Amino acid sequence: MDMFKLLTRSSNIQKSAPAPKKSSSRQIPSDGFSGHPYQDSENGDAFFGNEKAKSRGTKRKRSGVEEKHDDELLGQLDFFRGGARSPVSSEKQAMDSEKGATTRKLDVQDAHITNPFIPDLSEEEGWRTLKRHKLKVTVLGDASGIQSSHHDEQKGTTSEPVGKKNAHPQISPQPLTSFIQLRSKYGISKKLAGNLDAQGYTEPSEVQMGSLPLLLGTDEDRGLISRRDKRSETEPRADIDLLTIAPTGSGKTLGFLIHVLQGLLESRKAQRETKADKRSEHRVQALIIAPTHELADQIVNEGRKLASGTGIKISGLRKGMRLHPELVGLKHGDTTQGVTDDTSGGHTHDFLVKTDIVVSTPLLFLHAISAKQSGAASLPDIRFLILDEADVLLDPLFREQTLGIWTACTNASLRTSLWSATIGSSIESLAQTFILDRRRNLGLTSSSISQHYIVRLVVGLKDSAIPNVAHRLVYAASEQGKLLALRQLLHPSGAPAAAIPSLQPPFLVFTQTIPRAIALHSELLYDIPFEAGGSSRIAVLHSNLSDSARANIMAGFRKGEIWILITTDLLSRGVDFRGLNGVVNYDIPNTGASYVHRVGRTGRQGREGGVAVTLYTKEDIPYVKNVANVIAASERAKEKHNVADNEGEGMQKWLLDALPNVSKKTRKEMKRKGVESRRATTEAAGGRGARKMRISTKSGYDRRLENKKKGVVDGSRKRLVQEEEGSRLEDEEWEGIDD
Ligand SMILES: Nc1ncnc2c1ncn2[C@@H]1O[C@H](COP(=O)(O)OP(=O)(O)OP(=O)(O)O)[C@@H](O)[C@H]1O
Repeated sequence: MDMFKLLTRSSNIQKSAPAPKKSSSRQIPSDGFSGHPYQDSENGDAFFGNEKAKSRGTKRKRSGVEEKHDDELLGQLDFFRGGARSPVSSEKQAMDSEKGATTRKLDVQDAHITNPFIPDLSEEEGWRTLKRHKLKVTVLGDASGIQSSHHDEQKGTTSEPVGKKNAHPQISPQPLTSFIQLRSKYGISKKLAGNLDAQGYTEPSEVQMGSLPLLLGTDEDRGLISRRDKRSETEPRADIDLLTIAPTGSGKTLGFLIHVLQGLLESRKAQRETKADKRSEHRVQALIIAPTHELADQIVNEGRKLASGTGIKISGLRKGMRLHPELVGLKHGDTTQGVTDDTSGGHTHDFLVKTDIVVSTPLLFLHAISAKQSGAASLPDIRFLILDEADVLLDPLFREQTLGIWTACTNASLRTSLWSATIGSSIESLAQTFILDRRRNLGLTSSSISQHYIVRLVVGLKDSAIPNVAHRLVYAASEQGKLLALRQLLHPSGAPAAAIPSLQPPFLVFTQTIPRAIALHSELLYDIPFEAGGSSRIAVLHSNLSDSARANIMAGFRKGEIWILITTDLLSRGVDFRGLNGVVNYDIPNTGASYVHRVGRTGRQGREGGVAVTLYTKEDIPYVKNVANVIAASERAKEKHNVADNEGEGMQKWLLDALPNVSKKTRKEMKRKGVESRRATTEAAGGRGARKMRISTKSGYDRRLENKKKGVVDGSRKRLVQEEEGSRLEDEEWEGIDD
């Protein structure tokens, strides 16, 4: 596997690209780059410490040599670019990907010649493999018809409990142990298999090991029927709606993309075989909903790489775009013909061109299909609905929109799958109820078409933070304390503070609100030395920025041009920055789940070395136990995994015991609004509390300049007063000490 490919989400590395030299390992700081990117760790000088004059000179007269010096530095600090390649245009990347896919496709075929068949695991081995990888598959809701084999964990044997009905039986799908099986056992398209290989994916991750057999396999492979009850080929497979709960960075995206792409390729093949109307090609048949544009863009990008050369098109919706009713088979109310409303509000809209898969946020999608017609919209062509970060999509903020879209998907054989690192029990039962109600409303009974099951796959410890990240909960007392602590992270060679761990850029900084993110950005704007790129190295990203500004900042951060990105929970979900060294929760997250997702931006795919620093103040104490509990659970998992803890890292027991429990009511309020006083600073500015929580909106540099000026003015004023006082005393006659 080409590790460099795995470290660059959006760059395609050609096979022919020169292998990275050993000495270039510093290109990715967490790959052993022990120094600070702009500070000499030993003497605390700027990275260019001894070169200061030289680099200043560079600015004045940009000689070739000095320019090279700059470029070398940039090369070293290009965290996300990876390998020896420089960033290229997206078209070129797409072309390279096509080429790469074609060359590597042969390798995949070769692999099948030399290793055409990987035998299935026996039922016992299957159970053991699932257990070893901490995969638990359960049938929720109505599990009638499941001839569940029951695994006796103590004895390690499988028996079939006669006459004993388990409400939620655990099943044992045949684990996917190699991607080769995708082709040899599940018959995925050659092109898709080739693209997977070209992207450097060889071994399935745990979530893929469990989910792909459930999504692609026969009922036997899925463990829904015993191997002994082999069904005839013509019998339809059971329909499965899948809930997958797997850690952050575990590869869920690939899991659902492979399933959708293969599903569409199969139906296209069937259409061609039956010589169905060609016009039905490139109708939207799959819908992937994600909570943010950033995540949607990332899914489109990954999807395009996997779909390259297959003829399947995947597109992201943009603001103001419409989906032509014909493209989605859209109908409104009783209207049998989809009617275009391309001038709503006096605006003309861009229509999305032919595509098979649409990726969108819920609101954009609803806008894209909205029309003047009254009556509920229906999208009978959609056969795959993916809810990525499903718990957010079903949270009150997006719930109505998401359920609206889901209701509109009226196809009888719609496959829905929900994916997240955290799906709480209330969201799980909401989804379960909705799935059953929807089927009832559409008149679908399990026997009317085929058997239907709701299956839940849990990977690892449910709703917990990944164990390969070092968690630090740091008490900073006040807002000023937090600012100091953050500056310690930016300038680790300054006055030492034992509690502050070392964290090298690139990292993300999360705040509670947009105004706080903006204010913190202004405060830190000049904290990175000019010689190391200055203010261009630090940026702020939030939902009030335009789409293009957001995309540019994301691209800058991925390329390593931006080192510190201040943001809100907008970036806490799903986005994959492979070289990220850590996360700073400048403001504590509103919920335990939010903590899991924020810190999950680092340590992805089991990468070691990620650090999560959470700063808290006196005002946060009533709420911080939420976070402390998640950290404690992750530490316990670490102990189980025998992962060594560094000194000072983690959650001390005394602190966990000392922190007040958070009541259900407070937890609810906190989830809705965050720390109230922190909101007050922005919404109803004023008051002592508000001042205490304020982040100065002036940059530290400007304030220091101002303070300096003020100091000079005050100083000269003082001197003047002293001089006047002195001359007055000189003028006055000595009168001796009063009795
Ligand atoms: N089988 C695999 N082998 C190696 N790397 C993989 C594999 N599958 C996925 N990855 C890589 O793992 C990283 C994380 O994947 P992905 O973004 O899908 O995680 P996720 O589970 O969706 O995380 P989150 O919950 O944060 O959204 C990506 O960079 C992806 O390319």
